[in-house]
Amino acid sequence: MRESGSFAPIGSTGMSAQLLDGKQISTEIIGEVRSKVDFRVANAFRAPALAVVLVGDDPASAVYVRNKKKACESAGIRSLSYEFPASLSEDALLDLVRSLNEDPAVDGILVQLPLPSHMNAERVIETINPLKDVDGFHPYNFGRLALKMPLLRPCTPHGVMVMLEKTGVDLVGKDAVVIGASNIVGRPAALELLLARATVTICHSRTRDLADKVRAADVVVAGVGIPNFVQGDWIKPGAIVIDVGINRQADGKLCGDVQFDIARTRASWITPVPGGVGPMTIAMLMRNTFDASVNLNP
Ligand SMILES: Nc1nc(=O)c2c([nH]1)NC[C@@H]1CN(c3ccc(C(=O)N[C@@H](CCC(=O)O)C(=O)O)cc3)C=[N+]21
Repeated sequence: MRESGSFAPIGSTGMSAQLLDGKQISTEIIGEVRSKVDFRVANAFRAPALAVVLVGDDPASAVYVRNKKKACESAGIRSLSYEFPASLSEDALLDLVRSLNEDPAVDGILVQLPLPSHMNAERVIETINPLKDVDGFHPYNFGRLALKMPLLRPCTPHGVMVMLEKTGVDLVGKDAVVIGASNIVGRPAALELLLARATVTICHSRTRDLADKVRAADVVVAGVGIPNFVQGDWIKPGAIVIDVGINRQADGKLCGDVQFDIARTRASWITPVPGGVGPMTIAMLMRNTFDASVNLNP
């Protein structure tokens, strides 16, 4: 019998969601990429090479760049880094991108976002050779995903889909709600879910009755960048919750967009932050870099 004072919180199902361990899944995937790289290298191909371009000193970008370099080492991918002060001109950046496009020793090009405000990010992305666009941000790759013929898929939404696969739950006909309509998370995540034949609702800052839409969802993907934006008691019992937010709190700790402690008492599966979608993004980047190297050097 329960002792007094230990009752489950109101609204709790008495259950606790299973955790989707992005760190572990990403380690497995990076190991798979490593085996494929080793096989190609054993067959006289050079190792895949990823060029990472960082302009300015966004602290979040610096963490990402560091984690990417570590992942490249584990995957057997050569990583080339280009770092510039925020004062770099857009023309100089475009010239670098064009020279990386031409360089036969480079398979993947990643220009870290956000770029300084004096630059036009769309123009920079459109200058990247779509076959080297390992972020999947070029309109060519985005369009291919929209047309059900994906080539290089945006890493974060692709990582979300791999995590959803790990649940073993069939997404066909499920009601999925994506919160956030950004070019790098919400929109491509919605296209991925549609490709998996879910029924998709995309919510954004002008959406009315967001809580009701979330309450109806079998799958919730949150990418808004605001801590606790998705209240735990909105989650339908048994739903799958994927938290794409990575927010740094005043105490330096990371948290997602979802009120995790309550959501986990209702969800069937949930991703933690950190250790959820973030590491998956990096694993998918390694996969894209390998795939780009195969496409370019068949
Ligand atoms: N062109 C471009 N492509 C990107 O994919 C891109 C970008 N620009 N700019 C910045 C954002 C951010 N981003 C992250 C990816 C992984 C983690 C990650 O691995 N996070 C770990 C730990 C982070 C930590 O310890 O601080 C985690 O969530 O567990 C974080 C952030 C990719 N981005």
